[in-house]
Amino acid sequence: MSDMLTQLDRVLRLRMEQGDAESSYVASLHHKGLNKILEKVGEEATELVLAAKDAEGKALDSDEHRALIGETADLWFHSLVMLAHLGTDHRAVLDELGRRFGLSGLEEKAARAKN
Ligand SMILES: N=c1c2ncn([C@@H]3O[C@H](COP(=O)(O)OP(=O)(O)OP(=O)(O)O)[C@@H](O)[C@H]3O)c2ncn1[C@@H]1O[C@H](COP(=O)(O)O)[C@@H](O)[C@H]1O
Repeated sequence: MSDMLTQLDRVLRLRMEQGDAESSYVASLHHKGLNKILEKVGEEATELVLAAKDAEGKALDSDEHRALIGETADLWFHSLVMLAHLGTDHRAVLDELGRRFGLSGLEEKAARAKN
């Protein structure tokens, strides 16, 4: 999975640094700025929530599940554009998930409550 993310990040960085807003969607987002990127992230998150509600109880090969995967990809993609715009990438997120791996969410929450 992270190989695909690494390849995609490389393209996203190239588009951000050298892309033409007329011919590249990613370059056009960076050109419009952070607010536009965040608008897209919010829009895609909402679309994902609606798709997940529609997919509940449906077969994995249903149109609703295909839409769910498509919306998840849209959200991940726009989140990667956002991270690139802010000077970071998926590796920082994977590092954070790695740090959390094996640590119960409930235990982590309890530890936070003590501090
Ligand atoms: N993975 C993606 C990807 N996923 C979704 N999208 C685009 O995201 C856009 C937004 O989706 P919407 O459903 O909101 O479409 P829309 O209503 O037309 O969007 P807006 O007018 O609201 O901006 C669509 O134009 C999709 O084509 C993507 N565009 C690009 N990539 C990757 O980024 C690379 C670089 O893309 P370019 O910069 O366009 O060359 C590509 O080779 C791909 O690997």
